Amino acid sequence: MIPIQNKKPFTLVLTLDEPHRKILLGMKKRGFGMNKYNGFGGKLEPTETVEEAAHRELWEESTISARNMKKVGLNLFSFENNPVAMEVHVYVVTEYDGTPTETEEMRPEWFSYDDIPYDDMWTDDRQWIPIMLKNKKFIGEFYFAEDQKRIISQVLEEVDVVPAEFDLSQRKL
Ligand SMILES: COc1nc(N)nc2c1ncn2[C@H]1C[C@H](O)[C@@H](COP(=O)(O)OP(=O)(O)OP(=O)(O)O)O1
Repeated sequence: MIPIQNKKPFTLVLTLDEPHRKILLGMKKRGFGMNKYNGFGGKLEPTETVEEAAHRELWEESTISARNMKKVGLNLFSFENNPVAMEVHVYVVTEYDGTPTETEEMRPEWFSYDDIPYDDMWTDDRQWIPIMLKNKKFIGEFYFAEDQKRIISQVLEEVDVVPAEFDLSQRKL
């Protein structure tokens, strides 16, 4: 089994324009995942719930305020030579206030569902985003090589209910 001693929670919000089949992504301008398109999200503040953090990060990184938010997935990302995994809680937003605007961390851009820039995204995204776009829920485990590109092993399952957190004792990798 892959050696994981602990995990740290993160949020990730994908905003969809369902009638026009478009997804809002942001080009990350700094930090972890720089120069990749991704949803909007990040770490939790000390007193926040995961969903509160998801709302705050979406606002801080894109200046839009979610009117609805649905939890659709949970991904556990681990990397060679790092015993702390990232537990990423994935949410979908379909209604919001405001206009997506560039911030110091992200440059928002809409993409057609048929033209998602997977080559400029995390390698795992082409696995679970299609499930999400079919309105299904999922749990994934992805173990990355140290180069943070190659996936050494993975498990991805559709589920009826997304658990509140990843139980490390139930890992499949
Ligand atoms: C490894 O694969 C990943 N794929 C995807 N799609 N997203 C990922 C992956 N690993 C991490 N993420 C997401 C989770 C978060 O939304 C961000 C990382 O958060 P960040 O480090 O930017 O957290 P912030 O709190 O915004 O950081 P600052 O303290 O710099 O503001 O990536």
